[in-house]
Amino acid sequence: MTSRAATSKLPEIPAPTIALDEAPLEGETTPKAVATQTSDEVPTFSLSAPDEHLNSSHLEPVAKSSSPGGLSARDSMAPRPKISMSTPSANSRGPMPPPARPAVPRMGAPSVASSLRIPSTGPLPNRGPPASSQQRVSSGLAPSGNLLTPNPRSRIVLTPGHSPMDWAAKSRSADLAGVGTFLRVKPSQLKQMTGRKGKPAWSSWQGKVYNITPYLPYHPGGEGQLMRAAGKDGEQLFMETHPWVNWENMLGSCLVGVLVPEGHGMEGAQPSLEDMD
Ligand code: HEM
Repeated sequence: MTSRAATSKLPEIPAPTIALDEAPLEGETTPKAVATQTSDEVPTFSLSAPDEHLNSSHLEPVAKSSSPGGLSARDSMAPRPKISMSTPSANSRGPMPPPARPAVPRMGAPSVASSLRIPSTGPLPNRGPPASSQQRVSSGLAPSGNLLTPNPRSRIVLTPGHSPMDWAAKSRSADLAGVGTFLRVKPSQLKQMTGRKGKPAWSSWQGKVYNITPYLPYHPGGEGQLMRAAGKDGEQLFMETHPWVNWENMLGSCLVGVLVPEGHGMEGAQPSLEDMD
C-alpha cells in the first residue's frame, strides 16, 4: 500500500518546486536549491530508472533480502546509489585504474600527493649546527670502539674501545689528572708539558689546566690535532674547531689545577711537578 503511494509521488516529483523544497529542508543548506534548475532534467532520467525498479521490485527486494522487513527504509535507499554507481564502476573495473595512476606520479610536481611527499633527492632539513657531530653520532650509535660514520671533515677512525662513550665511562670512573692534588701551574711549567720526552700533555682552558694525555686516543679529531694544544692554552684552537664541544665536562676528571701568573709561588704544586719528571 505505502509503496504505491511512494511511486505515485515519484511522477509528481518532476515539478521542480515541490521536490526541491523538501530536499533543502532535509539537507543542510538552501544554496543547494540552485541545483534545482539542473535537477529538472536529472530527476526525470534518474527517477525513471529507479522508478522502474521501485515499481516492479520495491516489494521484492524487501521480501528477498529479509522477510522481517525491518530494513525496508535502508533497502529503499540502497538501490538508488547502486543504480548510479553501477554503470560507471562496471566500466571502470577493468582498464581504468591502471592507466590513470601511473601517469600522475610520473609527472610528479603538480599533484597534491607530490607536495606531501618527502623529497628523496633534495637535502634534508637541518637538525643542528654540528651536522657531522661526532658527539651526536656517538650518543646512540657508537656504544663500542669503531665509529660507523665516514669522515666528512678531519675526523679519524678511533681504535676499538676508544669511542666517545668509552671515554665517558672511563672519565667517570677515575681521576685522570695524574697528580695527587690540584696544582698551581705557571705558564713556564705548562709549556714543558708537551706530551714528549716522557712528560704528560697539559693544556689550559679558561685558566684551568688539564691533562689531555688520557684523552689522546679518544679524540675524534686525532691525537695530532689534540697535541697542537699541548703545553699551552688550547682555548683558541679548540674554539676554532668545535665550539659546541664542552671541554669542561669531557675533561673534568683530567683537571690538574689552575694557571697562575709566572711570579706566583708554587708551594704545594712544586713537589708534584718535580715528581712527575
Ligand atoms: C682538549 C680538549 C678537546 C676536546 C675535549 C676535544 C673534543 C673533540 C670532540 C668531541 C670532537 C668531535 C666533535 C664533533 O664531531 O662534533 C672533536 C673533533 C675534532 N677536534 Fe677536538 N677536542 C679538543 C681539542 C682539540 C684541539 C686543541 C684541536 C686542535 C685543532 C682539535 C681538533 C679537532 C678536530 C680537527 C676534530 C675533527 C673535526 C670535527 O669533527 O669537528 N680538538 N674534538
